[in-house]
Amino acid sequence: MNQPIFYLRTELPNIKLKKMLSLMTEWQTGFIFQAPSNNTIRLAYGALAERYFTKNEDQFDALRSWQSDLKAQLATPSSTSEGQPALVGSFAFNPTSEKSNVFWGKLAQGYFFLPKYTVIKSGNSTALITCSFDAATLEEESKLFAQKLQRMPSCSLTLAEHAPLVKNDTTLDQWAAAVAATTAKIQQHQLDKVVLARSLETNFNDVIEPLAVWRKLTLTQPQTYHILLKTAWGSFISATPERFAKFQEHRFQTAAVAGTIRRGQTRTEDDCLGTQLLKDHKNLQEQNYVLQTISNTLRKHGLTVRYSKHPQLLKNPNVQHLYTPIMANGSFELFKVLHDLHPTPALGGLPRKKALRQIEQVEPVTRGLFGSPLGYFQFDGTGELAVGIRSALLTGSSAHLFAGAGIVSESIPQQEVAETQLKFRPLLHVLGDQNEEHTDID
Ligand SMILES: C=C(O[C@@H]1C=C(C(=O)O)C=C[C@H]1O)C(=O)O
Repeated sequence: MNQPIFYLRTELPNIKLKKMLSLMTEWQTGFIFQAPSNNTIRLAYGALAERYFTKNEDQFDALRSWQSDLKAQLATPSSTSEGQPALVGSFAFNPTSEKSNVFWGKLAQGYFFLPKYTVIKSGNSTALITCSFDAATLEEESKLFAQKLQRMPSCSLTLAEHAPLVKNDTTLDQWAAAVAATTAKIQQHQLDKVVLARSLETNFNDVIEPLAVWRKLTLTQPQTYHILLKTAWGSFISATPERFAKFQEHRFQTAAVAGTIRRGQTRTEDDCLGTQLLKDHKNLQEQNYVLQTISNTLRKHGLTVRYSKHPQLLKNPNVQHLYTPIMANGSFELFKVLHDLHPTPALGGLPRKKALRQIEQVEPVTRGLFGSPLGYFQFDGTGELAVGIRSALLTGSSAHLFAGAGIVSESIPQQEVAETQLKFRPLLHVLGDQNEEHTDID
């Protein structure tokens, strides 16, 4: 399989996003990536080549080697980084998990693909990148795709009117008990922090259109990432506020996001809650574990790390978090850094191995892609990954939503349950839940 890969970049006239989304409904495999406060949207249609990871595989090294093989096959001289194709997809949270992952289908261990077509919409300019094994048909394929895109009806993508969605929260009590047991272990100094997740199954009377969910998330969660990985096995969707990595030569950016409180009803109440979070010992501890672990890992890789001493607030419509952007400079081996960072204590815990063991033992859910780095890698070594939280797996007429919370010695199960309920809300709201519980946490 060492065929040359050709690609062609063309400029397209201004095309409505709605048309781009409508066209993706026709493709079984697709990917959309939009970063917070960034008007660039990357949309990928179809897989020219793909890579499913397997159990126990070193997924970062597997991607490194696959990317390097593909790069050797690229027969088009590289131009600017905007003109390049990229590998898109998601890693898995824990490739060594022994839990049943039937529910995730082939996505369970992570999946990346090289798109057949990529549309990059940035402000008023739109580019199309077409990849092909056949140099002779490349131009024609690109032309046909562009025509099809322009001729798409710009029908609005809506979610079917659902009968009230049915929520199946069968593991709630088990999860609360797991939080209590884990807190006890932390109090006995067996561990410092463990992030425990749970899932909420919701069922509809009609098939859920992932592209309509994605579109609604862009409108209701404007400051987060908006990411969709669409496959034959289901669609993983995330409106995460958390960057895992943005990288280019000699520069690596990440963030420590942990510690959560609700938003206030009024500006004054909201400020008050924010100030409370900034001073709260439990939440500061949760966040500091993340900050210290990430920065130590980056330093271990020879990078010079910079961040401000005090966390800021990262506000989304339902929650606010403690947040420290981290900037690192120097030369580094990308896939080794990613390997050593994942999972950070924002999703795993501390010490990492013990926390992962605890998660494996007590969590009533198989994480699959939840909490994993997902995003894109360009062939010039640049790219961006987010942490796949505030996310769901959409399969047919069901949605499995995921949410976790950091457990430390001062954790109280009811408060952690309330925190996960808040974290379910963005997706529940978009899916049309009329009965969102208004649970408050302080
Ligand atoms: C695990 C999640 O979120 C993570 C845990 C947080 C916390 O414990 O306060 C906050 C942000 C995320 O790093 C989630 O949203 O599911």
